[in-house]
Amino acid sequence: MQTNTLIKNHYNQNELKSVKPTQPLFLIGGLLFVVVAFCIPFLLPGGRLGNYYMTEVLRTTVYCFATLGLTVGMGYAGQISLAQAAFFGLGAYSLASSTVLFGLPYGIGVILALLIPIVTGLFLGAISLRLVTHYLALVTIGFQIIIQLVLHNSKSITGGADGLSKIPRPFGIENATYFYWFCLVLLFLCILFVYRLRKSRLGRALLALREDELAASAAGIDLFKTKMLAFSVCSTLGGIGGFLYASSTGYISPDVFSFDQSVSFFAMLITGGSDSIIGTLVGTVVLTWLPEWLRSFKEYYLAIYGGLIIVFLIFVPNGIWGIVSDLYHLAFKKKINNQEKLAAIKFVEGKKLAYLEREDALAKIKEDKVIFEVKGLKKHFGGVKAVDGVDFNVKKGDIHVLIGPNGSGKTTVINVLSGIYTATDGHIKYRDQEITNLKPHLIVKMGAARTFQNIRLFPELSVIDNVMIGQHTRTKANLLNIIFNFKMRDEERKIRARAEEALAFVGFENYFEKVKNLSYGQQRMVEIARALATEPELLFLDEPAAGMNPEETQELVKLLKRMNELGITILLIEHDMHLVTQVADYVTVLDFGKKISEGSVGQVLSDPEVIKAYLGEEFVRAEA
Ligand SMILES: Nc1ncnc2c1ncn2[C@@H]1O[C@H](COP(=O)(O)OP(=O)(O)OP(=O)(O)O)[C@@H](O)[C@H]1O
Repeated sequence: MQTNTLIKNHYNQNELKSVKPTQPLFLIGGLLFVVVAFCIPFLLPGGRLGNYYMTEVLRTTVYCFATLGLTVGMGYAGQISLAQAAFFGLGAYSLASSTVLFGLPYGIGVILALLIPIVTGLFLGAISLRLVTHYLALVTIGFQIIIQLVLHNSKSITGGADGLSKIPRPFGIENATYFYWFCLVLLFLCILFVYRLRKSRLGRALLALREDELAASAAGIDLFKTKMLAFSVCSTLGGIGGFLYASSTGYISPDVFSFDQSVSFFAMLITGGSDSIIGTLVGTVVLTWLPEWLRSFKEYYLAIYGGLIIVFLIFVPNGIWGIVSDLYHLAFKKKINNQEKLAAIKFVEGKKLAYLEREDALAKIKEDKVIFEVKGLKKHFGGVKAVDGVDFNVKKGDIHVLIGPNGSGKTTVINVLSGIYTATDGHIKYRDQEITNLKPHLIVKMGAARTFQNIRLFPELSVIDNVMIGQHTRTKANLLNIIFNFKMRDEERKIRARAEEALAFVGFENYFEKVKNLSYGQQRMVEIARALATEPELLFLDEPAAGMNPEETQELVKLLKRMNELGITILLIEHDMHLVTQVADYVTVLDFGKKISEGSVGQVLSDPEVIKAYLGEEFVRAEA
């Protein structure tokens, strides 16, 4: 049975829940939003009431910038922030102080309103680099409070508690409707940027960061740069909203940019649907206007407002847009399921991986050349000497297998070699270059990819997105390419084609299913496909046969050989000795963190020390 048949059977056994492309929904929602947004000034009542509503519409619009920033920082990248009002305030004060207090031109104020939030955002990102979840939230709360204190107390540059008034508008636009349209155009540009970002390699890197940092770095993503990207985009959009807010009201004071406001932005994001642009905008509109709609409840309106948000967060965790999108999928489910089956499970036989086929493929590479050298490698965890002075060489084109009893240090060796752990001592050379303690993404970039013993994928993302992330190190599109849509399409096409090729190689084609809905065997294949998409020369595979039945293991043997035939050198950890005997060119045996034997399969299997420590007499008798 081919790997593909195996995958097909998995599919039949598990009725998979399809994930459908949401493009049409986005387009319809987007178009509706554009039309309604531009027409709003014509729909409002006239006179004083009209002015009041226009002020509220403007406030809603500028809030959208801040929450859009949160979509990127929190929704996409998973970096919890309760400091968005601080960036909003920094943007507002950069413009207001420079124009009102220092008499600088409006343009300079705008530049400062972009630069100051970016710099402080990067600073916040850098100091909270290693923090996640509530620890990160706490740091951002601290940052929010500090900024608010600074705004209050630095009277000479902020005007202190009295605030600043007579803040100008750009190009002298005094008319509220014209200024609103100006803000709206800027908002559309920002939405377009965030949309393009989401569809780019950088957007996928942000999502990978949110899903699993370790897996992201093992797929070639630079965690530092990606976190900095998340913080800088989040703070910049906050800053843009801030300066527009200052211009729209003409007066600001520190109280507007309080912790409460940060919580409101947070609630708007969650209420709308945190990783959806439209959801964010809907959440912002609803929560900005809700107090207005509840005003008839007089003194109870704040309590009702708070209660509604709590109920909403508990019962609708995916936000308003989550409900809309679920209903949409429900309505079109049957159709989509059929499409999915056709598109996803197309039987593929003998697929090649053209972009990995090298001139020095297997026939030419069994040439005794060491590409990976491990010398005196140690990794201690306190008193536990998990790896204690291990030496071995991996030859180009070999399938080199690490075996040994449970707890002998095999996974720790791979974790150190792939940069996940730093070595306590020793040296690792790859293609004659010292790579000891290099960051995981740099090792991937050099050509060594890995899979994990406990599969590490990005569960909320589709199969194709998971594998496309593997192409991160092989592609270049940066923020400028995204902003100006320059050379993006060709690169995205290439990424997509290579990911599909890698998927076809392991048995998938055009697969849009969310990874969390796949079977264990399928997930293993997707993880291998993601590693192949990094275009590796060397693959570390940690117990790929774990949890597989004998039939599946035989399929894996074929896959290992096919990958090896492409010219990929493989360092494999495996307990299944039948698999080992079928694929291994060379075997290294560990016990208690030390190498106890090495050589060909025959040599190792007959080594008395290996029999005593690992194989046991029974295995030897059975083999005989
Ligand atoms: N992060 C860690 N902190 C503390 N101890 C660790 C850590 N990782 C591994 N160890 C310890 O190091 C030793 C080697 O573990 P390791 O997982 O490398 O063994 P292994 O040979 O891969 O085992 P298995 O075959 O069961 O996967 C074990 O005693 C383990 O408890």
